[in-house]
Amino acid sequence: MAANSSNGEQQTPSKPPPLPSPLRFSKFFQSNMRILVTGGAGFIGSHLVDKLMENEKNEVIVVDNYFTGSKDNLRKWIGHPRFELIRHDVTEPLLVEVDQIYHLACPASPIFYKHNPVKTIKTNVIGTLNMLGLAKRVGARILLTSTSEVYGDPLIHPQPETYWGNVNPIGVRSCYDEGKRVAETLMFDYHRQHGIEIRIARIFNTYGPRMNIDDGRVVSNFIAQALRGEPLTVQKPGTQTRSFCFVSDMVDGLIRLMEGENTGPINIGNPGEFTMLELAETVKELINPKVEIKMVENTPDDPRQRKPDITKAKELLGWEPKMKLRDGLPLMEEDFRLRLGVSKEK
Ligand SMILES: NC(=O)c1ccc[n+]([C@@H]2O[C@H](COP(=O)([O-])OP(=O)(O)OC[C@H]3O[C@@H](n4cnc5c(N)ncnc54)[C@H](O)[C@@H]3O)[C@@H](O)[C@H]2O)c1
Ligand SMILES: O=C(O)[C@H]1O[C@H](OP(=O)(O)OP(=O)(O)OC[C@H]2O[C@@H](n3ccc(=O)[nH]c3=O)[C@H](O)[C@@H]2O)[C@H](O)[C@@H](O)[C@@H]1O
Repeated sequence: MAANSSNGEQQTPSKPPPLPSPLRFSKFFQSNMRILVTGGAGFIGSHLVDKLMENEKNEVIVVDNYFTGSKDNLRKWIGHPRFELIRHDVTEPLLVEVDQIYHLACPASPIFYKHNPVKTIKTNVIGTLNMLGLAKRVGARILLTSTSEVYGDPLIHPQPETYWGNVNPIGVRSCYDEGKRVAETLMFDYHRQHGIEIRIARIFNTYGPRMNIDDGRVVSNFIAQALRGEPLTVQKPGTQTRSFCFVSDMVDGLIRLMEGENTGPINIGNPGEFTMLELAETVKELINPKVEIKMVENTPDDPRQRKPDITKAKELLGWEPKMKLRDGLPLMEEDFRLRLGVSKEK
């Protein structure tokens, strides 16, 4: 069936989708769905795996090179008969037999994706190409976790999926932004040229338990700083905005997108918008009123504003986020306290 794109056009591929494995129709086949999650040892990936494993009909295979992820995030599933963990870099081809692919593998925090920009772009381009080749060979449906960074420093606010963005093609963030833009292009070209069933999620800033403590992203930085009694480092000017989505809402949106009939791209994020100074004030108030807020230098090309228009997600997926920032931050605080060994003062 031709899936609908988010802007309502029919994205009719020139070929019908490749056939799924004959085992799908076998009377005695045990699991209903074999699902590959690339980057499944990372923050969002491991929460997605938890949710997929709740369904006893799913078999889950994770591939990860552990650049920013960790086996620890998946420890409760290691050894489970429906779970398999493979150390693998998606820039190399992969041969597995699966029905669905959630393709998340890619460093997401700016300090990590800027660390080795050539590798980041290879991961986005060659990695996505490899996963599309796999999807084509086995007839799997594939979902790409793209990003709100495809909108760059947006000139339209909030950002609808129809906005083509304002991205610096040669800046220090381009390995990630442009990498994801090419990944989206590859997804649509495989869809049109080879009939692959694709889904594209444009994820907006997501936070929650299990983020790396030294990940470098703003929510994890502020919570770790508040718990360590260090100043909260607000990068200048502090008036730049972001919209933060709690990870359980994100996972729910990704699964709805995979299971639904729309190719996307679809924005998945929480439209509640905050300046970085407001975020710092909120973390201070909720976690440690004694800490200072310190203004520090910013990095180039930092987007000045970001807020998803989620009309499509509401209409097409029946999805909207449930967790408010003020309710999500304490859940993340609890996890960070445990990992940092900082107990709550009574
Ligand atoms: N968290 C967010 O706010 C956010 C926002 C927009 C998009 N995304 C996207 O969602 C996905 C997951 O993000 P996250 O926040 O969980 O990040 P993360 O860094 O915690 O997870 C990424 C995972 O991919 C793995 N990985 C990286 N390069 C790889 C490679 N070449 N081969 C195999 N594995 C590799 C890492 O080891 C890690 O486990 C990414 O694709 C990211 O671009 C995240
Ligand atoms: O949602 C998205 O699409 C993208 O969001 C983030 O990128 P970014 O918004 O730059 O994430 P942060 O590093 O958390 O920065 C957010 C804001 O906080 C500021 N910041 C960051 C860290 C800090 O200590 N202090 C601080 O004020 C930054 O200057 C920036 O304005 C993610 O890291 C990307 O993977 C993701 O694709």
